[in-house]
Amino acid sequence: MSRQTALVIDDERDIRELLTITLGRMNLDVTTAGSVAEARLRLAERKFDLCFTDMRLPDGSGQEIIELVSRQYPETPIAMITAYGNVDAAVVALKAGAFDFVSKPVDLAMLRRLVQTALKLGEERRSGTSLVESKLIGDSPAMEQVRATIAKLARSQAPVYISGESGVGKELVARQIHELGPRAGGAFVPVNCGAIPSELMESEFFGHKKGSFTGAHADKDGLFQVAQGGTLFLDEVAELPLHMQVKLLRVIQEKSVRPIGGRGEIAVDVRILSATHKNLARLVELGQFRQDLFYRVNVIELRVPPLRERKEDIPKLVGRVLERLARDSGEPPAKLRPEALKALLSYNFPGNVRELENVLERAVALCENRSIDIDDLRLLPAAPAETYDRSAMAERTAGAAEFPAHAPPGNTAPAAFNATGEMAIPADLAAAVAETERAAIMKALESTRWNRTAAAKQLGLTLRQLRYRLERLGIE
Ligand SMILES: Nc1ncnc2c1ncn2[C@@H]1O[C@H](COP(=O)(O)OP(=O)(O)OP(=O)(O)O)[C@@H](O)[C@H]1O
Repeated sequence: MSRQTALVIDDERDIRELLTITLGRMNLDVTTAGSVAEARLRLAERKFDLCFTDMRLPDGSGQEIIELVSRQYPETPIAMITAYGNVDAAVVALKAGAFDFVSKPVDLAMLRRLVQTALKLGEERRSGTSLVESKLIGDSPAMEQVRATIAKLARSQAPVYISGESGVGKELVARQIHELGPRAGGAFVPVNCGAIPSELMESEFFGHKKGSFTGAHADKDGLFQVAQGGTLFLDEVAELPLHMQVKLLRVIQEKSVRPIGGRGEIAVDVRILSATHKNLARLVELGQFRQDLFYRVNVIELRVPPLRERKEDIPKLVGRVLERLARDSGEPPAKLRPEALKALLSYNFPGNVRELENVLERAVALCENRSIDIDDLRLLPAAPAETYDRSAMAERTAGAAEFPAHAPPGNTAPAAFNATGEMAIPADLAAAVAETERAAIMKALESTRWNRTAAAKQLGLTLRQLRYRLERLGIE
């Protein structure tokens, strides 16, 4: 078999030589170019399995080359060589279509892993194996669009921020991005950032050495080490406390972690995907999420549309859920009566696909002769459209809790606003805040039919945090 080939584009001779020697040791046949013009010639002469380009070249920019390769040679993965810590350049390159970046001075272990990933990626692109059938159900235009974006993003190593309401399928989308990409052989590690106690976060993410604090009885790998070679999915990323946001930013930029009590840095090769049902940009404005981290995790945003924007998908989803429930129970699948399907099609699903699953599970338990009638669905009466805007709602709750003066008018804060919607100065601030909190919690509980786990998720709280609030507010 002929050797695989790489093109290295850099105007610094030292870098060209270093990469030629290192890649040569990995059994790659290396060609070099010192300018954009020369790179164009080399690319036209033959096909490469992998490219590296510097950003600043004497006759143009590496971005031009990235765009050219992405457009004309889409089977060739291209990585950018950046100056250490130049996050802006890395972001620009990833947006332009680079699959990853290498920081100078080049870390050889990191480079080796990057090359392996890139070569695997190229093979997949040529064989088309990444076009495997998606586990995401639905063929509405909105879902097709999501699927096409997933296929594109799976090929990149860029951090992706997945936005969308609670229960729309953000985690499923993250899994697909992982499974369809070159990291599929590595682990997919989902982390609910809201569920880790703040004081344990550093050890959970970066690991610790035995004896580094009371209770550290043995060395422990952090989530980054567990996800080595794979993907770390930061679910509910908005819940990260500010001190962790700083640490995470450092890890993402430097691609290395330092376990608590550890002496050295450990290089980590992990792709970061993140999600939240909250409006992260708004939280940046409110000072609750660091702008620099937002910029870093949000290199590319993928919005998963709510179920009410893709109602065509409901019949297929219903079919799959009923099949799954039948498999679990060992009984034949239940069937929906036509009126029941009609009711589902005109329902707005504030809790999205998760709510649809819950509705069907309950209906299967309630129905007679495995035939689901409209009454078995127990759908909530239609609520005002505003109720469905979970992100706005969560954000409003967060904003109201921290900055009552900024809370917009609405029925989530009856005590703090007068009839014309103007902010009234509350005579008792604590009581007004408690009232706002109570109203938001009640709304979430009602919309989830008192499913506390689902309500906690909608409110961006852990179950424990919600229980505590219920107790404090005396809600049974
Ligand atoms: N398109 C889909 N096809 C099949 N199942 C789906 C789809 N979208 C969502 N689901 C199912 O809906 C449920 C909720 O999905 P998921 O946990 O991915 O949502 P989420 O957006 O991450 O929710 P949250 O914001 O609450 O964490 C899961 O059981 C998932 O399998």
